[in-house]
Parts: sequence; C-alpha cells; structure tokens
Amino acid sequence: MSKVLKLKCVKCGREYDPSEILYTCFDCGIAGILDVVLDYEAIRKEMTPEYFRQNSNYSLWRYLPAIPIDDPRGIQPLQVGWTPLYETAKFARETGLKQLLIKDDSRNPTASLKDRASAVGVAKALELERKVVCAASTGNAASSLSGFAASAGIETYIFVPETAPEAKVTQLLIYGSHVFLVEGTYDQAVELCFAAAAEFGWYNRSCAINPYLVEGKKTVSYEICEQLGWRAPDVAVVAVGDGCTIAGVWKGFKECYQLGLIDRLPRIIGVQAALSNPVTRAFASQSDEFEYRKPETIADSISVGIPRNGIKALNAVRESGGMMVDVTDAEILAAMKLLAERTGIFGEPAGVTSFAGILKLNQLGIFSGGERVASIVSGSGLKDIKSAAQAAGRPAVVAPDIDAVKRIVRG
Ligand SMILES: Cc1ncc(COP(=O)(O)O)c(C=O)c1O
Ligand SMILES: N[C@@H](CCOP(=O)(O)O)C(=O)O
Repeated sequence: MSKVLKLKCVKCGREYDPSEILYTCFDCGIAGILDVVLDYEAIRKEMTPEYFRQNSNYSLWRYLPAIPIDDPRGIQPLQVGWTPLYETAKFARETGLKQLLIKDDSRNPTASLKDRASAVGVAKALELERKVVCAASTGNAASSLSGFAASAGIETYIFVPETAPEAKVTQLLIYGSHVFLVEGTYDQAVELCFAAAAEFGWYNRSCAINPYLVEGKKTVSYEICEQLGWRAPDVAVVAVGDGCTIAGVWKGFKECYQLGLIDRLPRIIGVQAALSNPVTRAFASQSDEFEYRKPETIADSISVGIPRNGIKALNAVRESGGMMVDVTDAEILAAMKLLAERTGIFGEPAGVTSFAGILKLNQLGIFSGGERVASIVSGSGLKDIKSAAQAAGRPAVVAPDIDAVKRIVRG
C-alpha cells in the first residue's frame, strides 16, 4: 500500500489521489505546487524509539517510513544524509548566542543539500519506470541529480544558466549528463526545461514542479532533531531561493512534532540576498504574490526572480512565527570567510547565506541571547572558487628563499 494518502494543492487546497497526478494542481497550474500528505498514524507506529535504537542505517534512508518511496529497489548506494551537526560553543559565545549549531550539508556525495532531494527523486523516477529525468538548476540540484542518475544508470537532461559556476557545470559533465547552458537566467532555464519535459516526456526532478523532492529535503530536520537527542533548536535559519529547502525544513520539523519525536517546534527564519528577495518582499507586504525583479547576487544558487515554491516558503515562515531577512553580497562574503576561518566549514555563497543571516539578526538584536540557533550550510565552497577567492584574498608570492620568507613572517 502507498504511504501517500493524498496530494494537496498549497494554493487552493484541492486534493488528489497520488495515482491521478504527477506534478502541479489542474486548477492552479504552475502556481499550484502540491504537498504530499502521508499516513502519519502508520508512520508513528513504525518509527518508535525502539526503531531508532535498532536502526544502524546512518543516512537519510533511516527515515524511510516517512519518505514516500514504496519500492526501495530504486534507492542508490551513495551515502546521503546524516551529515555532521556541529555545536560551536566558543564561536557561539563570540556572537552572543547560547548555542550556534551548524549542520554541514556540504558533506553529501555531490557536496550539497540537494542530494537529499535527488536521492528521493531518482528512486521515485525508477519506481515510476521513467528512464529519462530532467532538471532546471543553478547547478547544485542538477549536479546532484546527475550523480544519482549516474549511479542508477538513467539518462539526464540538464538546463543551467550559462553563468553557472564552472565546478558545478563540470560536475554535470563528469557524471555524464546532457547539458544545456541556457543563454539567460535561472528563471528562463526553468521555463525551457518545462517545455522540453513536456515535449519529450521526461520526468522532471525540479522542486519547482515535483512534489516529492521536499520529502528528501525534510530529512535534514529529522537529523537535526535526532542528533540533538530528539529536541528541536529554538530557531532554524535557512537560505531561500525557490523556497523548496525551507519548505522541506519546516515540513521535517512539523512531522517530527506530529509523530511525537519532539515536543516543540522551532521558529523558521528565511534569508535571501538583498537583490534577489521576492520572498522577503512578499512576507513584508503580507502578500502571496511575488513581484518579479531581475535577481542580482553573488550567491548564484539563490539567484531567483520567480520563487517556484514561494508559497510553501511563506507558509513555513508564517506558521512557525518566524521572519524573512535579507543580506547583502558583502555580508555573504564576510560570513563565508568568518565561518571558514573560525570553524573550518567552507560553504559556497548560498551555502553560508543562512549564517550571514544569523550574524545580521544578531546585529539587529532579534535574538534574546538565550536561543539555540541552527544554521544549515547547504553547499560546499569548492563549488564556486571564483566567489570564494573574493572573500579569501590573495596569497603571498615568495622566492624559493628562506630570507624572503623571514622578511614576510617577521614583517
Ligand atoms: C547551496 C544552496 N543553498 C540554498 C539553496 C536554496 O534552496 P531553495 O531554492 O530550495 O530555496 C540552494 C538551491 O536552491 C542551494 O543550492
Ligand atoms: N538553486 C537550485 C534550484 C533548483 O533546485 P530544486 O532542488 O529546488 O529543484 C539548484 O541548486 O539548482
């Protein structure tokens, strides 16, 4: 029996039998992203404390009873999830927080949180007997799809903006994907990918349309809670582009609560880049509409004009009593450097945007000082060396001569 009770449109609430529909709501069209509603009574019976005590699978599949994959044969052996959660006590004190937790999701097989979604997306594609999968991406979602598809032996077509960082594009190619560098923005890549998927009948992995991807991303919150001894942090801070990640984070916490695994919920704070901030603007004006402005930010992964999961993102922030905040590119680069040199964790610009948000919120006096704040580093700094170099500065050039070194070291 399927674990999915129904699919529900986040815009109009219309409910669907999961066998009836693949992507978005028939009434609301592309804006009608669907939410997967699971049989929580059945999950609660399965995911008991005993279940966790006996479970030696330390990956996202530890939470399989709560992941809507019915046929486990599509699960790939790549190790995804159960990434480290660092408690940075000394660093937290410097920033005036009770506790700063860093969940390092750059430690996934293709080096971003997107692996959680792609692991589920590829298993779903195989369950549905789809042989070709496509994705629109700024780079991470696609490189992760490419890695999991390579493992599964299925074909992939990828649409990324031509400005995507070289390392991400190289990942796509090395995994053997068919890659289209789109002469345009990520938003245009999304449109093109959707048109191609409709034309060729490919399975679309994009969170922008596929309801099952959130189900992978939500496992980051299950892990945070379990790693804290089944407790939630007080606040979870998440970078927002399309909004699928923050939606997944909130869903994970809500499910842990609903399943009786934790006894209270965190506030969710979303962080956007100042010139790529449609969700912050919608939140500030208490609207569900997203006004398009051409996005401009060094954080390529969250450079989004039309947030495809915007309503889910707003719901996460509103339902949890959280808020949205913006950070500038300069603040993102400063946060990248600070995090790396103080903790050894090296995130790409979007990957450290949540941490930049924490620094900003702290400056604004939003925290009382007593909170346990969790930040998710969602992508590795090695994915975008060009931006990292802007934060890192230049090394000293020296002749192969000890006197030259002495002069530099002794000033
Ligand atoms: C590294 C990184 N951080 C954050 C995000 C934001 O996620 P979302 O677009 O689901 O809001 C993305 C991708 O979108 C990403 O690749
Ligand atoms: N910035 C994202 C956009 C798409 O990711 P998705 O998981 O929300 O589909 C990326 O990494 O490509």
